[in-house]
Amino acid sequence: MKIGVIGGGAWGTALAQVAARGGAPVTLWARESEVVGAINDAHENTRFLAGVALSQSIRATSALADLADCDALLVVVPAQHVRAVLTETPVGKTPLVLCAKGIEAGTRLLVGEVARALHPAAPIAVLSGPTFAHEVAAGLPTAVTLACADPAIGATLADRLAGPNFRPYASDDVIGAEIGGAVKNVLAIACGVVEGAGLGQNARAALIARGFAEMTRFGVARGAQIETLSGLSGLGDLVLTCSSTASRNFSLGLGLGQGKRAADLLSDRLTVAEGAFTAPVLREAAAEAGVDMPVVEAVCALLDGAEVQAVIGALLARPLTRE
Ligand SMILES: NC(=O)C1=CN([C@@H]2O[C@H](COP(=O)(O)OP(=O)(O)OC[C@H]3O[C@@H](n4cnc5c(N)ncnc54)[C@H](O)[C@@H]3O)[C@@H](O)[C@H]2O)C=CC1
Ligand SMILES: O=C(CO)COP(=O)(O)O
Repeated sequence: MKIGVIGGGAWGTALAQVAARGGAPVTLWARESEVVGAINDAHENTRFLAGVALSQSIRATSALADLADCDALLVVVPAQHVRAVLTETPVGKTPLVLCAKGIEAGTRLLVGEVARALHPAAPIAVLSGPTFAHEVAAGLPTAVTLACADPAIGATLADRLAGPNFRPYASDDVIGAEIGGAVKNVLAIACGVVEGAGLGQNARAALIARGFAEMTRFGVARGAQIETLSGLSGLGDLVLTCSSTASRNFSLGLGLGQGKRAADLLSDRLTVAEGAFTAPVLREAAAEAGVDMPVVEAVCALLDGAEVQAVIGALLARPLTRE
């Protein structure tokens, strides 16, 4: 089974490395010509995943047409670019595995829904979970949710990607797997704020638990299964990204909590902090679904430039309620 990877950022490169285990051929499409050159010439993605010696069986390309002979395509460009890139990709009936975490601005569609609308004949799967790219690329033990409505296709993909230190767990809940990854990025920003503002470990734990309640309310309203939200792609990823400065979303929140301006923190980023794009779309989607998401609203306010203490004060001043 020949795997194609669309997206040469840190995560696309790490997943290409996973798929290339044992010398299996992998084609990796990258947008930047210097990334394509560095991978083909030096077997390293010096821009997005420096220091990792990549398998020689990964061949990088700047031409989406080169993915035409692949048996499955992993889609790993940031969520806001999935539509543009998939529009240009030869897909047909090839299974698409969505690995980006976010909701499309404007349409409020999850990336799997974008893919399904563009390529209705392609089976859709979602790979999501607690997966820092640098750890996966280093071969450290990692488990993910691999969700696909068709169990046979899901099992084939899981078998192809699994390795001694990379364990996909099967699910048929594509929506649930997507919602966990999209929402946790916004909550990770909130946890970074707590750290940056020096609010303590109690506050962070409370935020993880109350944030998870928001994720669950929203997920259930959109048809997700609670078991998925409390699994690897939901709670698992929430715990990871709410606890570590290795998370770009947590780091963004850390800066906000220290009083830096969102515009300044975002302006010179080379890498993506998806939560900053997802937050306003999630706020709209939650309002549309009639779901209360106060932590998400607080993150939106901070991204819009509100003052940290005022936002935290307003969160804590909400009327007392039942858990
Ligand atoms: N880095 C990680 O540890 C993980 C990332 N993800 C998700 O994977 C997705 C990709 O993130 P990373 O690989 O980390 O990216 P990255 O932050 O390492 O690199 C940025 C990526 O964005 C791409 N890009 C920028 N502008 C673009 C455009 N106009 N059109 C298409 N692509 C464009 C760049 O080519 C590059 O591939 C995100 O949704 C992220 O949430 C998921 C799990 C782990
Ligand atoms: O999704 C991730 C880990 O599962 C990566 O998190 P960040 O995008 O916040 O770095």
